[in-house]
Amino acid sequence: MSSSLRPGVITCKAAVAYGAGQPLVIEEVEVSPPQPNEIRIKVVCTSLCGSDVGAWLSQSLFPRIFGHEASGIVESIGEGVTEFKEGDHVLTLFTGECKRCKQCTSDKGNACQNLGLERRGIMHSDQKTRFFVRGAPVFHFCAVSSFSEYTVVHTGCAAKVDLSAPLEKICLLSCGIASGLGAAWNVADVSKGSTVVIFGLGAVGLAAAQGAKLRGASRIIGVDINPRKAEQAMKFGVDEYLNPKDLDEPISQVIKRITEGGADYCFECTGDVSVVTTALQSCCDGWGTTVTLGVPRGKPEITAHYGLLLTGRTLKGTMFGGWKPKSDIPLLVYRYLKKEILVDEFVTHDLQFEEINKAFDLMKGGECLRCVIHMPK
Ligand SMILES: NC(=O)c1ccc[n+]([C@@H]2O[C@H](COP(=O)([O-])OP(=O)(O)OC[C@H]3O[C@@H](n4cnc5c(N)ncnc54)[C@H](O)[C@@H]3O)[C@@H](O)[C@H]2O)c1
Ligand SMILES: [Zn+2]
Ligand SMILES: [Zn+2]
Repeated sequence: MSSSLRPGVITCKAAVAYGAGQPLVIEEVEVSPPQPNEIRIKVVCTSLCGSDVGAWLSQSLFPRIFGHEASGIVESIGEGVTEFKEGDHVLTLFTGECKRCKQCTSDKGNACQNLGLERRGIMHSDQKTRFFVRGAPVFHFCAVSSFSEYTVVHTGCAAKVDLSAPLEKICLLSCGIASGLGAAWNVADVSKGSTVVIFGLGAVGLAAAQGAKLRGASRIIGVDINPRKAEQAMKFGVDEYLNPKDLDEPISQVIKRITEGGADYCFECTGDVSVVTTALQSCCDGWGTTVTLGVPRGKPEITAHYGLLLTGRTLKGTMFGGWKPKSDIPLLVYRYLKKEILVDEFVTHDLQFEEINKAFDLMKGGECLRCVIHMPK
């Protein structure tokens, strides 16, 4: 890091994406000081989520700094900030919590109307960016952009966490694992003795499996087209593995047969929209519930026979597993510290920041669950 001529600006390294699917370029970037109600964070660790890979492959907003699953230390605070101070440990939040809007004040949802998912690559407060390369603005990702040594976030998009929690592990609670656990607990509300099917055995799907297991599900079937995902799935509560490619009949028919009419709960954690319909078909009549989490990379439309709903099934979608991000995530960190939930086990690779493109290759190739990227000290 070095200081620049403009007051408060930091010059540091960031991994900049210049085009869909193109390797990131590690560049010197200027990071503006935090504006009112913002904080600047020194990123310590950032893991690579399926959503970073999906957006990098399919979106068109460039140049851009991706990364949204991260832990860090507050470096400086903007005007009016009282709840954070320099040195606080934080997790970034890709969807924030203002604590004032209709969503934040209801216990029914978490889609904050002021600090919700930011798709335009800018900050919520002034629709500008805080990153510049050679004087030109660089877009943010989900108002987090953690593939940078320093980043600026709104105070509503960061959660203060216990200083004793290992930042190189809990970064995973900033998106993927929390989303999967919350899908099972808050959204599906999985009941004891139920049968569950997880489509997609990445970190999100396996966190949903872990959540279902902790709720006492008696049978958890994991489905993935990548056979390498089968073995580690058992650690997180998956009892049986099915690969649709190995079957002579549609996977939903197989599931209906082996579960005597369909599962109680299905979780779609693939990002392949056609799997939403398959999951709905794999649920039982009457009360079968499908929760979809995947972020589509192609046309975001599903088709399903409405008879699937008339027979009593429910289809739900969720962002961040229904958690109130700022309020609930510190409690999840606490549950991890008490060893109530697995987090370390999801980390299959640790890489240095300079190796960030390798992390993308590993995720793209289906070779890892979570790759933790360690920023320079
Ligand atoms: N809703 C949310 O809040 C939220 C949060 C985090 C991630 N996500 C999304 O959830 C999805 C999973 O994220 P992840 O980080 O675990 O990604 P991942 O890439 O590690 O895992 C996805 C898994 O799905 C499998 N898969 C792909 N197509 C399939 C198909 N047709 N049938 C069966 N399996 C298939 C892949 O082999 C892979 O194992 C992504 O779409 C991601 O963008 C959503
Ligand atoms: Zn709000
Ligand atoms: Zn994510």
